[in-house]
Amino acid sequence: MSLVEVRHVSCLFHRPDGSLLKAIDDVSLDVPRGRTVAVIGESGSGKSTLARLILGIYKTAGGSVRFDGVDIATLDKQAMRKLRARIGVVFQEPFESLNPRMRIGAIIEEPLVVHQKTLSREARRAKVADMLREVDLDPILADRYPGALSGGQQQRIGIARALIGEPSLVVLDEPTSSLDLSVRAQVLVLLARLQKARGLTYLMITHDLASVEYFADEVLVMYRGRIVERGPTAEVLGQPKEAYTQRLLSARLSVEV
Ligand SMILES: Nc1ncnc2c1ncn2[C@@H]1O[C@H](COP(=O)(O)OP(=O)(O)OP(=O)(O)O)[C@@H](O)[C@H]1O
Repeated sequence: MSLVEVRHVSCLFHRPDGSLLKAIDDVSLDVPRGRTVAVIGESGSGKSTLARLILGIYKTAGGSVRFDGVDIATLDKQAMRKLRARIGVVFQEPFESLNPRMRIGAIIEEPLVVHQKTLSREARRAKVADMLREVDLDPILADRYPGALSGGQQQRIGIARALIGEPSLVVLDEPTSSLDLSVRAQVLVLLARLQKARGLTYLMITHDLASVEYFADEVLVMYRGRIVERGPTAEVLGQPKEAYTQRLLSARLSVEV
């Protein structure tokens, strides 16, 4: 059984004119334990909506999302909160997702304050220091504010906060798009190392095909709310079958040349 099993899921939004937009249309996918599944597709294809359905933020208009065998639609508020503790999220814009008025230690500690209420303050502090070391940052940074850090360091803080509660699944929402190329590579290497060390399962949403190539096991290509192609990374990126995937990949080539 995969950690995440999405079956025939759809999601509808009301357009301002009153008509309905099918942002996700009959999507099924598996995210196997310990693996990385990437979702690619142009802007507006439904990647973030799909992630929000898996996180239980949006309700499905049909179909089911199972996490570790449990249909998340059957969970009450408390059970849902417990489940959310098992999912970490790394956001695209590290700075925007880090409260500039909070010290770094408090930012990383927050999920423990919410989900592990029995932990003492000292135990939380020790965990934060360990976590900072694990993302290659000096524990002394716990007393500083995020504004003083570089983009790459801020993203490491975002990763530390996502992992401190020891989640099973980590949703990586464009984790490297706002970073310079050299920093991007370092963050990808870090994410790969953490995955191996902690046995993490990654669902990665991205425009950055280099990061997909680097560590996704499987790629799903979304177009207008549907998955139009899927398969092992080397196959989808190397010999794309669908015209849409071919266009998506050739758009990247023309930008890189
Ligand atoms: N809360 C919402 N209310 C109404 N429409 C929405 C909402 N969220 C997303 N949409 C619409 O659903 C479609 C899919 O959007 P989504 O953000 O999932 O795409 P995406 O592939 O993640 O795009 P991007 O790469 O730009 O983040 C779009 O047409 C978008 O305008």
